[in-house]
Amino acid sequence: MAASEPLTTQTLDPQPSIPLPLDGDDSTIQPSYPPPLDSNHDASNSQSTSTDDAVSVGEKRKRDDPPPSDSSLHPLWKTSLCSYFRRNSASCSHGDACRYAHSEEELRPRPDNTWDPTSERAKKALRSQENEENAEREGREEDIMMTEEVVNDEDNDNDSCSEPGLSKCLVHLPRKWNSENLRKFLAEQASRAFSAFILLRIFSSFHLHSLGSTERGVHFKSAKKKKGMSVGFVCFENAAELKTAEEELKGKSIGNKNLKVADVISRSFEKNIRSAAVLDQQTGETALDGENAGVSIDGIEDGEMNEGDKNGSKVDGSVSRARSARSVVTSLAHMCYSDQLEHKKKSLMQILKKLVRNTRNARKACPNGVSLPEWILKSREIGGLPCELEGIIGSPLVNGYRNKCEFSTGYSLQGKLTVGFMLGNFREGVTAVEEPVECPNVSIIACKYASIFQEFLQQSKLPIWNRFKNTGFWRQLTVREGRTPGNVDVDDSNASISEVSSGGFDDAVVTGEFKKLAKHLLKELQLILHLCLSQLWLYRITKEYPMLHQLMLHCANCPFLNQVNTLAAEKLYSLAGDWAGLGPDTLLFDVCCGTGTIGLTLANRVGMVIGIEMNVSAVSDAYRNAELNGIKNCKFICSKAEDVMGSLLKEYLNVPQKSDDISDPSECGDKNNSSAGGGDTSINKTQDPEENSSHDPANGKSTSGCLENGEQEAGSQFQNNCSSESGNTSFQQFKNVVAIVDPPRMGLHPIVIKALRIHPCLRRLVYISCNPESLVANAIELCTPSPEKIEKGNKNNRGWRNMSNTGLARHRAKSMPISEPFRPVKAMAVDLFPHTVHCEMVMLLER
Ligand SMILES: C[S@@+](CC[C@H](N)C(=O)[O-])C[C@H]1O[C@@H](n2cnc3c(N)ncnc32)[C@H](O)[C@@H]1O
Repeated sequence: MAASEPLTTQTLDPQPSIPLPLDGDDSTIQPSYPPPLDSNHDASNSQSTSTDDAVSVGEKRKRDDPPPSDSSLHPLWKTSLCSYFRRNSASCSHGDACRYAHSEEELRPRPDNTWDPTSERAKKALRSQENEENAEREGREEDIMMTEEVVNDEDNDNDSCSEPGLSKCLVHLPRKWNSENLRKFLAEQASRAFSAFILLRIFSSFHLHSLGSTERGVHFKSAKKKKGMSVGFVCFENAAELKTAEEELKGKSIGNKNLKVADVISRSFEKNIRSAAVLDQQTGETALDGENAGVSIDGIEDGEMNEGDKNGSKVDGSVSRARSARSVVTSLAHMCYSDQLEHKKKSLMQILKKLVRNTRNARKACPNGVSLPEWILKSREIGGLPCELEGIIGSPLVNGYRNKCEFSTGYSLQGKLTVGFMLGNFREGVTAVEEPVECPNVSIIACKYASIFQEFLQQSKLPIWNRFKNTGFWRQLTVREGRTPGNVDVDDSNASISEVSSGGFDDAVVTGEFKKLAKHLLKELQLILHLCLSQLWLYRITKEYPMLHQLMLHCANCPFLNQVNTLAAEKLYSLAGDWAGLGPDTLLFDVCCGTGTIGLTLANRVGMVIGIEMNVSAVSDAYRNAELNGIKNCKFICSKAEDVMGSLLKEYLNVPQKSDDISDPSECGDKNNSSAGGGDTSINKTQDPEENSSHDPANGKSTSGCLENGEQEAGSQFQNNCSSESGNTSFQQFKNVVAIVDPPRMGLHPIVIKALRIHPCLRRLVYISCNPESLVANAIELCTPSPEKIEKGNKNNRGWRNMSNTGLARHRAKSMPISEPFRPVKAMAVDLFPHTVHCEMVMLLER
C-alpha cells in the first residue's frame, strides 16, 4: 500500500484522537504528542503510513523492532501512555517493544518536562497547580491592608468607633455597591433575622429567653463602602452588637462570593493627623478625624500581637510576611538570575505552543482542502513550537535597572507616612505603602529620592492623598534617571512630584511648601549623593493637563525614553533591526512607535521610516529626538494605528489591492492607488480604516496629526500635512517594505492586523511584544491560511463577549479576507524586567 493510500481497515492508533481542552479555549484539539518516532509514522494521523502496519480491526500493528537500549532511547520513548493501557483493555501485543508506556510507572517525562496529559501524574500536577493558584488568589484577596482613614467628609463624629476592636471589615462585597447599598444590605439582614425570630417564637415550642428584636440581626453604628472596592467598613456600638452581627453574617454569600468578616486594627496616626489638622485650621478644608483615622485591616488575632502592636504602633508580622513591596513588585527576586531566565523561557514556550494549536484549530474550523502550513507540520520536530525560540537575552543590568519609578504616597502597615510601592490593589482594600529599599529593580538614586521626599512629607503642612476619600495633596513621586546608552552611570536625573488638587488649599501655603520641598531636595541630594538635580517638576494635575509628558532630552544619541530599562531595550531594538532585513531601499513602518526609538535608531539603515503613534507628546518627543540626532528620513503620524494603517500602506505602496484576491506581490509599486480593504465581514464597519481614516490631508479637523521632521513644538496643534507626495515617496523607491510593531499589552487592533495581512507588498513583519499572550493571538490572525471561501461575520452574534483572546483571533481568522498568510520564522526573548514575571519577545514573521 502506498504511503498516501488510505487503509481499508481501521488502524488502531496507540494515540487515538482525544479532544483536549485548550487553555481557556472553547474548542478541542488533537493531541500533538507524541511526534512521530520515525519517518513512517504520524501519531496524530489515524491512518498508518506503513504497509506493514495495516492490520485488521481489533488488532494492533506489530513491530518487530527490539526495544531500544537505553543509550539509543528516542527522546519520546514511553512518554505517552499506550492506548491499550488507557482503555484498560487486553494487553498490548507489542509487549516490551511498544514505544508507549504500559503503566504509570513506566511513563517517562517528555523532553519539556511535562507528563502525558492523560496520565495520573499530569492530572495530579495540574490539580496541585490549580490548588496553589487558588490558594494564592485567595491569599491575595484576604490580605486587606487598608491603612487609610475611611471616614467620609459627610460622616460625623458620631459615626466613628469608640474602640478599634469594634471596627470590622466586610470582604467580597459587590464592587458596584456604595455605602448606601451596604447599609441597606445590613439592615435587610436585621429585618430577616427579626422575621425569623418572630416565626421561631410563634411556631417553636421552646421558649427563647429574653431575646428582643434589637438583639438579633445586624445592627451597626456606621457602615462605609466606596464603589469599585470589594470591601466595606462597619463600626459597631458595643461588643454584643458585634458578636450578633458576626453570627448573622457567618456563611452568608452575595452572588457566588462568600462574605467574610475581617478585623480592623487601628494604627497610631496621631502625629500625621495632627500635622494635617494644623492645615485644616488654616484652610478650613480638610476635616480629618483623629479618632477614627487610619485603620488597617487584617486577619490577625489580638493574641498574636506584641506590646507594640497593641498600641497600634506596630502591625503584626503575618500580613507583612505574606506580602512585601519586594514580593509584590519583584516576585521572582527570590530566584537567582539564571533561574529567572530559565523560568521565563519555559513559560514563553508554553505560550508559543498555543499558536500552533490555535492555528491548527482555526484552519480546521474553516475550509475544506486547505492544507496545514509547513511550519505547523514542522512544529512536531521542535516540541510543538511554531518556530525556534532561539533563546533569552538577559538584561545587561540586573539590579537597579529601572530608569523610571513611580512611587505612591500612603501609610505603611505600621501607620508611618511612606513614599514607596503599594502592597496591592486599592479595590481589594490594600492601600498600605512600603518603602522600595528591598526591591532590587529600583536604583539607589530612586530610593534616595523616595526617602528624601518621605522625610519632607513628615513635616509638610499639606496632607497626602487619601484614596478612599479622594482628597489630599501629595500623591506621587516620579523619578527618572538619564542614562547614556552604553553607560550605566547615572548622568542626569529628574524628579516630578504630583499633587492632585490644589483646590481648597491656600495658595500661599502651597507655594511655601513647594519652595521648602525644592530646597530640601537640593540640599539632601548635594549632601548625600553629590548629584545635581537637573529638573524638578511639580505637577498640578488639572483638567487641562491630565498627564504631562516629561521630556528628558539630555542623553546623547537616541534616548530610549519610553523604556524603563535602557540597556536591555537597546538589545531588544537592535535585534529587531537585525531581523528586519533592512537596506537603503527599505521602507520601514514603525507601528506604535512611541518616542520613535526603533525607527530613529534604524533610520540610517533604511530609505525611510514612517512611525505611527497615538500619543501626541510621544510624537513630539520623537521629532525632537530626530532633530537632536540630525535624522531627516523619518515621519511620524500622530494617530491611532487602526485609523491610518490601511491608508498609509495604500498611499506609500501605491498598489492595487483587492481583498478577496491573493494579490501578486510582484505587482507592488507599479500601479495606481486602488481601494484597499473591503470584503471585510468580521470587523464592524464603523471601525473600517477606510471609513474612519482621519489621515486625510484635506481634513483639517482630523484627530490624527503629522509632524514634519522638526517642524513642531511640543503640545502644539499638528498640521495634518503628512500625505506622501505621490511619485516622490511612492513604492517605486522602496523594494523592501518592513513593519516593526511594538504594541501595548493588549496587542494590535484587529484593523491593523487586517491591514498588514492583506497588503501583499509587506513581506516581513517583526513583532516586538511585551505580552506574548497577545502576540500569539495576533499571530493566529496573521498566520492562519485563508479559507477557500471566507465566512461572513454575524453582527448579531454576541458570543464573542465570552471568548478568550485566542478564541476571538481564531474566529476573526475565519473571516479574514483571502490573503497570503505569514509564517513564524524565529523568536527570541529579551528580558527587560529582571526579578519580575514580565518578559519581552521578538518574533519574525515572513511570507
Ligand atoms: C510598547 S510602547 C512602544 C514603545 C516604542 N517602541 C518606543 O520606543 O517608544 C507602545 C506604544 O503604543 C502606543 N499605542 C497604543 N495604542 C495605540 C494605537 N491604537 N495606535 C497607535 N499607537 C498606540 C502607546 O502610546 C505606546 O507609545
